[in-house]
Amino acid sequence: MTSHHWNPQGPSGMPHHRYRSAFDRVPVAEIDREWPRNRITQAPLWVPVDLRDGNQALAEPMDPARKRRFFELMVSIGYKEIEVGYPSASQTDFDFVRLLAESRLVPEDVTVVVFTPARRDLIERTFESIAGLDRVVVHMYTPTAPLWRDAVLRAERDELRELIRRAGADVLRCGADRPGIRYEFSPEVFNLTEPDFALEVCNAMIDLWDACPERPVIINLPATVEVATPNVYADQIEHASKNLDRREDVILSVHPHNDRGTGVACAELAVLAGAQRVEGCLFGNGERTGNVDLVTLALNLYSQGVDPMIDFSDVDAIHDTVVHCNRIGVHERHPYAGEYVYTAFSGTHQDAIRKGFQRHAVRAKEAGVPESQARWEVPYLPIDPHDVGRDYEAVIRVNSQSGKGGIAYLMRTEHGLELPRGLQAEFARVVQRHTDETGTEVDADTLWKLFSAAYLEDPEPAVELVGWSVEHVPSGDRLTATLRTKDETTTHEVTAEGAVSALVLMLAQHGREVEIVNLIQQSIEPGRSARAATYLEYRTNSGTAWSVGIDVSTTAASLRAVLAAA
Ligand SMILES: CC(=O)SCCNC(=O)CCNC(=O)[C@H](O)C(C)(C)COP(=O)(O)OP(=O)(O)OC[C@H]1O[C@@H](n2cnc3c(N)ncnc32)[C@H](O)[C@@H]1OP(=O)(O)O
Ligand SMILES: CC(C)C(=O)C(=O)O
Repeated sequence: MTSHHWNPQGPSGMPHHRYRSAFDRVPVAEIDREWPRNRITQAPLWVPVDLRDGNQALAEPMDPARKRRFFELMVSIGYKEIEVGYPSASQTDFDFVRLLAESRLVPEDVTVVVFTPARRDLIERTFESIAGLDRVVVHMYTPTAPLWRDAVLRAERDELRELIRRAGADVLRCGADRPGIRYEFSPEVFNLTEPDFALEVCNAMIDLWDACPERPVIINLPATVEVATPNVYADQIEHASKNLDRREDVILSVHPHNDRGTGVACAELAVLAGAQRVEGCLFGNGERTGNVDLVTLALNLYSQGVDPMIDFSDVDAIHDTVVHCNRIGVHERHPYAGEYVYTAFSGTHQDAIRKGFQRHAVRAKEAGVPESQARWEVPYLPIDPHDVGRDYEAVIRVNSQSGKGGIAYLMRTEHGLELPRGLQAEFARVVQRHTDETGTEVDADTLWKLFSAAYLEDPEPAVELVGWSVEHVPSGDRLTATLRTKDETTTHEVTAEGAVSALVLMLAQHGREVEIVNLIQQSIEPGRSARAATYLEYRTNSGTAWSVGIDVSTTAASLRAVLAAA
């Protein structure tokens, strides 16, 4: 790319010449691609591989208790095909498959998958582990990409073809008298394998394992290491989908990793390109940067109005179990499940969300449906946090980037106060001063302390209302009040149109003028200890200001607000 005056970037000095584009590493077959025009209208078959690919990537692989807990979680939220281990790898993996075989942990509609390399002793051990299990997919893999052939297996194409055929035949022999067994083959690093060779070995397995409607063969095409933009993977998958033999009897599966951070995009485009089955891990655990994240994939579909067929209505519980089992955290910004993903700190986002909630409530009412069933259209929130068990309280939080809208939202949801617009703006300045000084987030308690210091408690009030009573008389309300100042305590009686006006008059007689510009009374929702709030805007030398009174009755709250202004 030539440099332009608007782009002053210079060479980094890093040795980028050491790397080659994916297009120089693998021939990508030319196709008349259809995937860009397709849409995803239903969930693919999801296959979590946490207990195998995820597990093999952990510093401390899961012990039997953690494996079991993870398995039970996956069953409970609706997965129907689950890769449960690499039984020939370790006694723990083997024993876990035995546990499944000997217990009632596998429901009738769930199929387990076991993983094996193409080596006779390990294949036989794998079959030993599944004795007694009714529904099993035996998943065999071999590396097929040129670098792996050369560096790992030290085998030419012909030798490898023969190795795969022999191992495939071993699998068939071991599974021969087991009607509930199906087969899966993965050409490892499919995305760096020459397309003709990948097709050749896959078609050989389709033929050898005799794919048919009763026993379809799973062909799983992994992007073992992600090396190209997702459109390249989509082309590779569409090419395979159009050229695999007995396509009707083949379940085309994908297994993206996330080395370039685009595992989710690869899986989605692969489904557009014809993939019917997706292997991945919950929250994207797995080798290096992880397997594709099944939670994000499913909830991406959900946000488009497509049923993911997996129940994520309590995403936090799922998160906690997965973190417990993997002993790896989930990032705070993780799509749909991270701590902060339903949180807005910035002022304009908070304002929009708050207005969005109000609009949502109105729309639901107009449509005559509960809010939880109404169409979701709230700015900045792709899905309703409630749908995944998150709450609205975490939606808006306050720091120095926040504005009046978010603060007002918290004052309403946390403290029951509906601050008038002018007071919102004034209080926002108080909060802003605090957040600028401390640099920290303001929680609901601190917000309340700031509010009461600014508007409610005056430790040294100029004038205090010690006691009062109101009596309705023909000419209005008669207020009898005892006022205490620094110098004296006196009792007075004034009749006016209402108790507030009477107090204003009484204060004026004591040289304390309060010019009320606006007075707003609010009854606080039941369940809060004080039941009424009065917001009072009054004139000052430099404009107007606000005071607030909160008490058990509207009159008491209003008198307090007047006193605070005085
Ligand atoms: C992309 C993936 O995720 S693949 C899955 C990776 N997962 C794991 O490796 C976890 C479990 N693995 C293990 O426990 C062990 O590696 C075992 C039990 C499978 C094998 O252990 P070992 O016999 O000690 O072999 P080791 O791991 O050192 O090396 C692998 C050997 O298998 C060969 N190999 C690698 N993949 C395959 C395969 N799919 N099919 C056949 N042979 C293979 C390698 O070429 C190497 O052979 P060599 O010893 O002749 O050079
Ligand atoms: C499906 C298998 C071979 C795998 O884990 C991978 O290629 O990443």
